[in-house]
Amino acid sequence: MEEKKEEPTKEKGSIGSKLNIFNIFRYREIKEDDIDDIIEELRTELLESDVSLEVTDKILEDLKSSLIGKKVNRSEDLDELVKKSLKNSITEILEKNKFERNLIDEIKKSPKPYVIMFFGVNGVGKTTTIAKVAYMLKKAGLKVIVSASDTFRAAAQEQLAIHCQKLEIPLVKGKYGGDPASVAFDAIQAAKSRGIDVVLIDTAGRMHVDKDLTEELKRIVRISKPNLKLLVIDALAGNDALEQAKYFENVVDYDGVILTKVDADAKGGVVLSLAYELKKPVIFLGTGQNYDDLIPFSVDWFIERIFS
Ligand SMILES: Nc1nc2c(ncn2[C@@H]2O[C@H](COP(=O)(O)OP(=O)(O)OP(=O)(O)O)[C@@H](O)[C@H]2O)c(=O)[nH]1
Repeated sequence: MEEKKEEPTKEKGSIGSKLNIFNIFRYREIKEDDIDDIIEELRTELLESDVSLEVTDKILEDLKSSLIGKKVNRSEDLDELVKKSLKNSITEILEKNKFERNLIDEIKKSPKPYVIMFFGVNGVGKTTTIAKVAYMLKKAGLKVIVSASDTFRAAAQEQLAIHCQKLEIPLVKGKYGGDPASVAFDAIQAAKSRGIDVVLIDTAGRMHVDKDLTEELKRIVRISKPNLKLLVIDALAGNDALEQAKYFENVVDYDGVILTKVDADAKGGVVLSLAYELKKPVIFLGTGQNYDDLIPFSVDWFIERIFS
């Protein structure tokens, strides 16, 4: 027969009951009212940092439900506690949707050529970003060729040509108004015959409504079979950047995002919306107009920026 263990009694005046009373004074349970004001303040801060309304609401609701009913030390500052929890939940969201691949290693291990395709709407900094990526890859000892597959805008090819000349990188151009997929195909063929490691494909700045350009983008993907598809978006575009990201998600299933112009006065909250809503990681950040103004995205960078 099992021996019955005697429960310690908490008689009045016993050490157990004194500890209980002590704990009642030491801890308190968080009530909705206690954190309502802090949550509202954070809502304003997140929205001002360009995190979308939907994502802001979702994150704060999750935060509230994880905190309400929790017993915390009375000496703890609730304001700090809520902010700390928010930082933790943002870190978790970003860590879960991180770009885990090491690009340089991946390129070196892949059969040649490794193809990277860039797209995004006009003026986000696509051409400049391609030049920055080309510079980064060249510095890592890789041979690069660029495909000027924006045959839609003549100036785009000229702009790329200037960058490529400065960086001493070959460029394959097409005829104005010509087939951009065949330019990409030619660049890949040239890379194969010349032992080039990476092909960077520029594409025309597609506007959301432009159906022809959208079909064209799909065709470039079919023909060039990129190893990596990158969407370029502009931190200054605010919530419009998220709309662009959603639109392109339906056209091309891209691997990640390069967020440009973070050196300008924008907090870049779209990073969080992209991770939470689309599960898309930001891979690089554009931090200026020079070739070396491209840095890998880090969760710490984002936390520091949002909470500074
Ligand atoms: N401050 C800053 N400016 C940038 C950055 N990236 C690009 N730019 C500038 O943004 C402007 C537009 O850049 P482009 O590279 O021409 O943009 P694009 O998307 O190729 O434009 P289209 O060819 O019209 O589609 C240029 O003046 C760039 O110098 C960045 O990270 N920071």
